[in-house]
Amino acid sequence: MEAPSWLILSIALLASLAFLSKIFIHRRCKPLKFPPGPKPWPIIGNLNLIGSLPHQSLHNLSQRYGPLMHLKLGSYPVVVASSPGMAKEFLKIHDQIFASRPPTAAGKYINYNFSDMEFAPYGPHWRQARKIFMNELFSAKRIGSFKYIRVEEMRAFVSRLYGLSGKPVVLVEQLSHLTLSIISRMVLGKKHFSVSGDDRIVSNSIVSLQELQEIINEYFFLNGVFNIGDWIPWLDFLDLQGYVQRMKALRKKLDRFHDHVFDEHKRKKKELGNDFVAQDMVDLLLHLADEPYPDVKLTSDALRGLTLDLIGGGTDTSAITVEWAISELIKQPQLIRQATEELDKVVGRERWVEEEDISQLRYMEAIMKETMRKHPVCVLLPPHLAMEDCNVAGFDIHKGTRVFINTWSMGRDPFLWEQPEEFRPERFIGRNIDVKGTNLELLPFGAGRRMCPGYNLGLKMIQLSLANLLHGFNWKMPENIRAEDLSMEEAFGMTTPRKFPLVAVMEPRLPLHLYNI
Ligand code: HEM
Repeated sequence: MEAPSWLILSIALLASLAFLSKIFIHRRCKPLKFPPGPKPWPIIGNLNLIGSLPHQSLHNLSQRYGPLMHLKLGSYPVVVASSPGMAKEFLKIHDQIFASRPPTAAGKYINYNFSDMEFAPYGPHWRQARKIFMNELFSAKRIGSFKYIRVEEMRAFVSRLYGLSGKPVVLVEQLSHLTLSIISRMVLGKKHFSVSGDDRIVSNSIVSLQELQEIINEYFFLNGVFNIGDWIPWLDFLDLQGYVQRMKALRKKLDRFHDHVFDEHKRKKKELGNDFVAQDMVDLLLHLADEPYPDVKLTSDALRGLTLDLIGGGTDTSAITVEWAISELIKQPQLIRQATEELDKVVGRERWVEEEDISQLRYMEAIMKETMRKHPVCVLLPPHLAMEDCNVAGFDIHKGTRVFINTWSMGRDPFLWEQPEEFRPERFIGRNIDVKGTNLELLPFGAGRRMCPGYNLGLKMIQLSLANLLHGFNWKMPENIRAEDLSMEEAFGMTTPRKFPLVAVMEPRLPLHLYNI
């Protein structure tokens, strides 16, 4: 016999009520517990609390709400970790759950639709990219095989600086020229840019050094911006700040550069046929793209995205760190004296510092760590994304929450560092704190699954250039500026450079024949 429809309807109604009350009772019995944080406004959430230097705004808020803080930025929940203990929760204990990245306009437009590694969501493409970086591009053997490039470019660098001695020099421009030259040769096989006034102009170059530097600066800026459309998606189409338009314009320039580089590499590969041997990282990527059974096919976008990771990751980061180091040292000449005493003892005055000397330069290492503590390149680690609901330190974190780790804040925590505002390399002497993600209080390269894959190369470039700058030159401020007046203001972006580039004057301190190459 068929049940009357009123009976079916009543049963369905009762079942729904039972289901809803179960949720209600469950929620009431076990209410969700979010980390403390400011009350959000409708639509904008807490965006009104984020100033032009977001890491500093978040640091100030964390002083009030604690080392794990919950905010709403636009439409999305955000948590901010500002202590080593909380960083450990996200980067070590629950590493896998937080190993993804949120989608952003920068990932879409200038990082080849998330086909690079840095912006790629956690998944098969990212895993394959990571494997390629760790096993192929950054193996100790591969990095070692490019040592001759670092040596040649370092010599050219000190020689260029010697030519500028006695004059005020914008240091970061020279440092970027050095790092870009090293990375371009390792990744692209040659520099692919021309330098005005340089008689060793690279044949067949497509951009000038200045244009390439401008492209990289714009790339870093746009990757780091707080784009409103990323946080309030229904406003995305308005592009209120004009950033998406700038990203599209930059993408055209990047495409032109990549077309040139890849066409040249493919032509060479075809010409050489079976005799082809990979000479640079783009060669290696092209070779891997031809593998018959890859885990995930390396598309043309992936090749471009990964190449961009290599060029972007390797240039600005090291140049900015060394510029901060010299800015701090020039304010305290006694620290420079201590560093040069060590250099004279270990290296002597008859040659330049080599990579093999680095392990003996303890004070130099301490200067680098102290710079990374006070001026981490990534003041906020690039955002991580929760892929599942998770309980962190007793608090509920929902799937889809964005996670920021505030390394700048940790570097200024008086419970971790005595007088943190002071630049004191000595604090690292005799303390076993490394920068490779073991000690969570110092995280210049991040930690866990998404940790920087290029840290080894980054460390070599920073230590070698810093050591040679101090070994080869005496440093002072230009005549009309006092070191104590040197501004230490920051500019925000994907990396955090000085707001006002350092201008300094150098004089050679080694025998003059060493500067001529
Ligand atoms: C001073 C030098 C460098 C610093 C301070 C630095 C810092 C960082 C940081 C903080 C991260 C993010 C970690 C996280 O999300 O938890 C990162 C990721 C990354 N870095 Fe570096 N880096 C440096 C050099 C390099 C170099 C030389 C390369 C390559 C040539 C590179 C390529 C990358 C890439 C591809 C990622 C993304 C990794 C991923 O999302 O899986 N970096 N880096």
